[in-house]
Amino acid sequence: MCVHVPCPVYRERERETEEMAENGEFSFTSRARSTGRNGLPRIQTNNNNKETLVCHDDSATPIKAKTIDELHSLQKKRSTPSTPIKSPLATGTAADGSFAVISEEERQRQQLQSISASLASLTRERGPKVVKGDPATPRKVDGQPSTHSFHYTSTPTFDDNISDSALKFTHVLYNLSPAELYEQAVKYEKGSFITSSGALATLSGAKTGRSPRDKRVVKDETTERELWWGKGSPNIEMDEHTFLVNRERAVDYLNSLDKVFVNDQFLNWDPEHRIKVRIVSARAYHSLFMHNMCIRPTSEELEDFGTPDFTIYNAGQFPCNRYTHYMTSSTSIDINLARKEMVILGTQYAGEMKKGLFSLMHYLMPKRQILSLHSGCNMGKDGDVALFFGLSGTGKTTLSTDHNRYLIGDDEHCWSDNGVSNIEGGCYAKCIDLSREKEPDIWNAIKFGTVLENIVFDEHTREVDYLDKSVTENTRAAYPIEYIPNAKIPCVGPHPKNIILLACDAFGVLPPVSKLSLEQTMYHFISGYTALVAGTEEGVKEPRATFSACFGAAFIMLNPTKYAAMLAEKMQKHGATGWLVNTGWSGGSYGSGNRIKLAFTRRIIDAIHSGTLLEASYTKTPVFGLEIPTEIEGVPSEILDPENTWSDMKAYKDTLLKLGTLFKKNFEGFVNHKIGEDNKLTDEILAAGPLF
Ligand SMILES: Nc1ncnc2c1ncn2[C@@H]1O[C@H](COP(=O)(O)OP(=O)(O)OP(=O)(O)O)[C@@H](O)[C@H]1O
Ligand SMILES: O=C([O-])CC(=O)C(=O)O
Ligand SMILES: [Ca+2]
Ligand SMILES: [Mn+2]
Repeated sequence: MCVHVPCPVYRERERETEEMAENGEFSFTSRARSTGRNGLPRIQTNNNNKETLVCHDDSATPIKAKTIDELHSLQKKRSTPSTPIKSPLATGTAADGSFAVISEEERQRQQLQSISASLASLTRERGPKVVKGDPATPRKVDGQPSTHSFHYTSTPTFDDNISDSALKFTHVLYNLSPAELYEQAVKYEKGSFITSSGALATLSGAKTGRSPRDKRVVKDETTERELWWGKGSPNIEMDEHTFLVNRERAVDYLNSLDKVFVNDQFLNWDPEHRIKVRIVSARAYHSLFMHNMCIRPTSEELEDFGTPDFTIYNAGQFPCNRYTHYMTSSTSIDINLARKEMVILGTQYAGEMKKGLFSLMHYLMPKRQILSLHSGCNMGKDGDVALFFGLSGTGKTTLSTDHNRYLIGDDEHCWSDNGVSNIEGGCYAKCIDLSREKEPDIWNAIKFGTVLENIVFDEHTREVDYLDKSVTENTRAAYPIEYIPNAKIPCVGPHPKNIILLACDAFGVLPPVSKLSLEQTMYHFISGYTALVAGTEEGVKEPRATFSACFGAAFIMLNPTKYAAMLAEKMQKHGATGWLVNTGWSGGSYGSGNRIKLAFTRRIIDAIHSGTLLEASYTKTPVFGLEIPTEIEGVPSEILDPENTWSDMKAYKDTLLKLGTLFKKNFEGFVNHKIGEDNKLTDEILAAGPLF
């Protein structure tokens, strides 16, 4: 430290600081380095050596950089160099059949060729010219291809003014790290901020939820035969040509940008049935969201990635053309199973990518006799696995995230002959009204790396207000699953023991918990009931019943009875028990009753996991014929039968019948479908519904 008083430069600065202090603008430095004017003694040295009159640079080691640019270049070292890899694609396959070793340069070339092919127009013969790296970062000229600057075609001249698509380069930001994506988002995307806990706050634009009425699937000879079409189906048809029109629109849009983000990742933790996906997007927000939500490849896995099994083109900022056939709004989310592609136009809501891939899995997995499920999943210390089914907002994420159990996943799973596996690498939690006390693990997961969508924060402290619905009620946090301390990695487990169906019944007539027979489980699985109140709409007082087959009709591809038959077979084979848990209202409908306390629901779930609820004594309810326990530890017994909690008995009975009628009416759509080999199971399932 340079503390010698006689240093002239120092003296000069000291005077300035003091002057500033006198102007009342700055005082800390002047007080700390007081000259005695305000009473504090000056630091004295007794060294009168002539040399000390010069203020030395006190660094012992010589400076390595001569310019600021050089200094900055010292700050970043190249990522761990990848080792030469084996590739069956390399031309020089040895005569003995062993794979040739390819250079890092060759591997990079192949990778860029693959990305270039993804981004190619289907009608033009050439291009795009793809180059890796941020256009804003000066390129190295030492000829060293680093992962962040390697050109596929000839060396380009970088000129921001060139926008002609035939001349410009498409800059690719490939599998960036969360830190790099934060920088991109904060620098270039309006509405991106770092919150006080380190999460990245983002805005998804005009759409803050999915757009199921704009989700289209290409109908060709195969899909016409295989998929579920018509009433109740989520698959809105479009033809191949229209898909190509939208694909071209998306690809042209993406290639017109300064840069695009490319994520190469995996779906499904079951190594035998892993799917390789590529996501091309325009926003760092989208890239970080998918980084968190899909399975993140290791660097070796990435080197061997090759051609993806499925590609998403997310051009969400750009609308579809309303003159295009089939288009009914500015938004279109289009899936083409034959081409293994999905195109997003006119919505930036990131959940479209997540659930679009889920739809894909609902097609691919049943073809391999694997059941795909909209469910959460966790496992006890003894290896007992539970699945949590339920529509949006019913508690899959909240209840599968349990400090006493291992989290396998919160939303999308596969059930194969090997057991269960998570499809994803992350969780997507609702955050409205989130509190540290009630959901500590989710709260703590909202840290550096987590994407926080559409939340409101204090402009100065960046403290998030989870109660604030100003942007939307559907505020969300997307984080890697390992942010939950007791996540089970790899996210796989044995066959489930308990199948928990969650319904948030805002009518308040379903019991907090009922034990189900296999037929009842199937009946409620096919019905897929929940009733919520539209929290944001003015004047909506009546609960609105929703029936969504398999607790996820928006994502299934085949007729619901196909999934139901597989579930029945698996539950029977592995002896799983079905439960119906109402996470909604008690003591009256929305407006007069209250939502069942999360703490009580957790005790109910604990009793299911521990096996004590299976041993409890039961009574049967009228209308729905549900078996309800008389006692559960930690839960007031009087709430177990909803009849006890309503003060107006007539209102209770009317509401119960009203809900029973809605169930019956919904099930009419399924009575003509056979479930399983013969009609026996179908008849039994029909008889397991409400009787009155
Ligand atoms: N008794 C209860 N049981 C479960 N959740 C409750 C209960 N009371 C209130 N909640 C709240 O309900 C919400 C449940 O949302 P959650 O994120 O678990 O939905 P989800 O089923 O995972 O939906 P999605 O498929 O949309 O992600 C949470 O905000 C939770 O705090
Ligand atoms: O996909 C989404 O937007 C959120 C979700 O998990 C669901 O709705 O099931
Ligand atoms: Ca969830
Ligand atoms: Mn979901």
